[in-house]
Amino acid sequence: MAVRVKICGIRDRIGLDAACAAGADWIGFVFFGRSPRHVTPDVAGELARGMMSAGPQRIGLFVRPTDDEIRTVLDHVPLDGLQIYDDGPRAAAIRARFGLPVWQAAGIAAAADLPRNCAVEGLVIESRAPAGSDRPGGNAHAFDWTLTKGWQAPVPWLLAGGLTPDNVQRAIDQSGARAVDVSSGVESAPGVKSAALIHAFVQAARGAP
Ligand SMILES: O=C(O)c1ccccc1N[C@@H]1O[C@H](COP(=O)(O)O)[C@@H](O)[C@H]1O
Repeated sequence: MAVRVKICGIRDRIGLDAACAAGADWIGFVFFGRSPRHVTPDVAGELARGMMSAGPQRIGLFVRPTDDEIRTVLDHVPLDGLQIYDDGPRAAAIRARFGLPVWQAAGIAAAADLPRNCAVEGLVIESRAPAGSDRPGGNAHAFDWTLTKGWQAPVPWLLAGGLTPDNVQRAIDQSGARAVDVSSGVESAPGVKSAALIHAFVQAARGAP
């Protein structure tokens, strides 16, 4: 089966239309105020409601959110899943509370960091944030992709962190990932998605020349 692709940090029609046209499997909206990709529930809601039902699934990204924050977003934005930066028990509680599939993000620096069990639907395996960053992801920072090669993943997972059109095929080969997630690597400036880079990334991930 083709490698599946998530384009994260969608904030406008240019990025959304490019991700849909390229055949992305998921798009992500970032509801974290310290991200250059932060989007308001109103804007995300308008974008999400304009999407075709056959298009990518819509994932909402939250960093240590309260239930009220998630509820406010869900009141405005039709989402198909939640990407959560928090610990395992909290991610499982969010899944139970809102009844949506949850992907828990895990920052990896060594093989010992790879989760052995999981109470949610998926994992986003990405590099641990570099020192000095004020956000746990979206840092254009890669980790050693060979760490995941022999890992027995407890649930389906996505590879993320520092992926670009130029390195994504090598990252897939080295990691064994069957799904990838990108934000910075398809932007012309922080928070500004490039239609050409989105197209190139999806093509490269799927093995097209
Ligand atoms: O994109 C962000 O700004 C962001 C902010 C806070 C947490 C996660 C964020 N993005 C996620 O980080 C990874 C990798 O991003 P990048 O390609 O290295 O920029 C990916 O899962 C994004 O969804």
